[in-house]
Amino acid sequence: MRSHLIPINTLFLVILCFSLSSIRSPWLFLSLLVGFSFLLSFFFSTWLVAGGFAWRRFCGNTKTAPGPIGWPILGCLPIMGPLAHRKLAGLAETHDARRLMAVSLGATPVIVSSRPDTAREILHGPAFCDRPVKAAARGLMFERAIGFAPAGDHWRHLRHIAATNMFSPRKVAALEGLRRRAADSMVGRVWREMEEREKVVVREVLQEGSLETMVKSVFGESLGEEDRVELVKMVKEGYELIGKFNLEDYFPLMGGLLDFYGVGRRCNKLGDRVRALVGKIVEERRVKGDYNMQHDFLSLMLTLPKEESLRDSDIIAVLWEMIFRGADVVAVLLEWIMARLVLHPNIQARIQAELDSVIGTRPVSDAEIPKLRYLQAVVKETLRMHPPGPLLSWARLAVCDAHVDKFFVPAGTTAMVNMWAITHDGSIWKDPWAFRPERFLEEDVSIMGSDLRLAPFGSGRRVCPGRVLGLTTVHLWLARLAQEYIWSAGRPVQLSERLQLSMEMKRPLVCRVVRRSRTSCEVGHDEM
Ligand code: HEM
Repeated sequence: MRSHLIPINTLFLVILCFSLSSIRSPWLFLSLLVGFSFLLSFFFSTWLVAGGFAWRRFCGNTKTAPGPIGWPILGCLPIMGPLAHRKLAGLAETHDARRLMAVSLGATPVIVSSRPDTAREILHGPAFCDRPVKAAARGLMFERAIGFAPAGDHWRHLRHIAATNMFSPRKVAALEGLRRRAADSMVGRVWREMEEREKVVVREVLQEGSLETMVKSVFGESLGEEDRVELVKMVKEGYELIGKFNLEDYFPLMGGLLDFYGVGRRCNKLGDRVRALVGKIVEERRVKGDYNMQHDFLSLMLTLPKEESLRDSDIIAVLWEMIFRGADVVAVLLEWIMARLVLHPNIQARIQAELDSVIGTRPVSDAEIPKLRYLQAVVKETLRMHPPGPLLSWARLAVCDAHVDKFFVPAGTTAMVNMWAITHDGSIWKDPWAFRPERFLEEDVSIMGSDLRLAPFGSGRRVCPGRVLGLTTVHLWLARLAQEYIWSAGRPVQLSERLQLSMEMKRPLVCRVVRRSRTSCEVGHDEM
């Protein structure tokens, strides 16, 4: 890469000579020439290195990954936009750097893996167990919750509590009634929308169903209406803020000076409101003390054995994170699945035929999902084509110097896995651009993190702890929505993407439905 310096420097020197030729004094001319060429060499040698500006200190003595030079100072930031996963995949292709690519995002050195084996090195590597914390995440208290806590004792303790108390198969099963009532409620709302507006904006139905269910899973069904409404409002505001671009995240040494849109400030304010409201709910529940026999996360937290118990501020952070993280991603994934059902009526009909033959007219239950092989294949194929976290949602951070694929990775580097690039790689998947759920009937690929060809929930020690809950919910709700209605497009379906907190459909899905046949379940419309 440094070989580029010579021709480019020469070119600039020639241009300089022309512009300086108007100067009459030869000594002044010479000293200006030397000065300028020194400055230019310095400028270019800090920029024209593989990976760009942020990699300038590491090139030369060590072997670093190939990658684009990008812009001076800003690196590849200006070209990222809302389709960063696609941009990064394109750059990796151009620079023959799919195994590992070095990129600069502002002053932050970044590596990106677009191959399963280097992805495994990152996701399972002890050096990459932390996460880079963005200003918004800090303001919203996520640093004390599971997602962004540094990989020390506190984080391990939280993961243990989550695994044994919130996401164990027994606890997930205990919340089935809640999920089923939410499904009834969504089925009812879909019909009402059809009657009143002659169309269904699927995202509105799914987001509300998912958010309400998560709030009730976390705080129980006895939560007051006023608190519930306020919480939902705050979650929505948080989604808006966390998806905003904040220059400060890429120039950490500049502190809050670069927060032009006030994202950090607004997150801090929202964080204060969350602390006040959730703190009040925790305190009220403690005073009431009616948490025995309840399965909501708050009751579980308050009944932890003394040696495992958490401070109130940590309980608040964890509960808030669960609602925030759990609700969005389930709704996003289901919207993509429904879009696929509308675009491929034959696939929709096959799911419905399977439901009819395996379940009949009863509303489906969690226990019956393993029998629905085709429905599960459709969910997997959607996760492959439209992974909600195409860059695995939250990146990893190198806590010490490390090597990936024999390339040097300095401490402080942000490490990303481009799962979208892996799941669209023609050397890994046959016909990667075709939506073909049958591929998962032909080969059973695990999506839980052991097979890095398709790991939409991540892998390694920081793998998604909510993956069983998330998948159980998606399977159940998809089955109910497909049991009840035949779905068709209310306006042309566009599969364009937008990467916010998750990768969602850029243009919300609008459908029309007709009832398939009355099932034996009477839908309880107002139960939620
Ligand atoms: C379809 C559903 C879901 C998808 C696709 C998904 C995806 C992901 C991904 C890609 C990661 C990063 C993993 C890594 O770095 O290796 C993650 C982490 C996480 N997810 Fe999920 N997730 C889903 C559902 C949920 C649910 C329902 C919850 C909670 C209620 C949840 C809570 C979390 C948390 C707390 C982390 C951070 C784990 C850590 O850093 O230790 N997720 N998720």
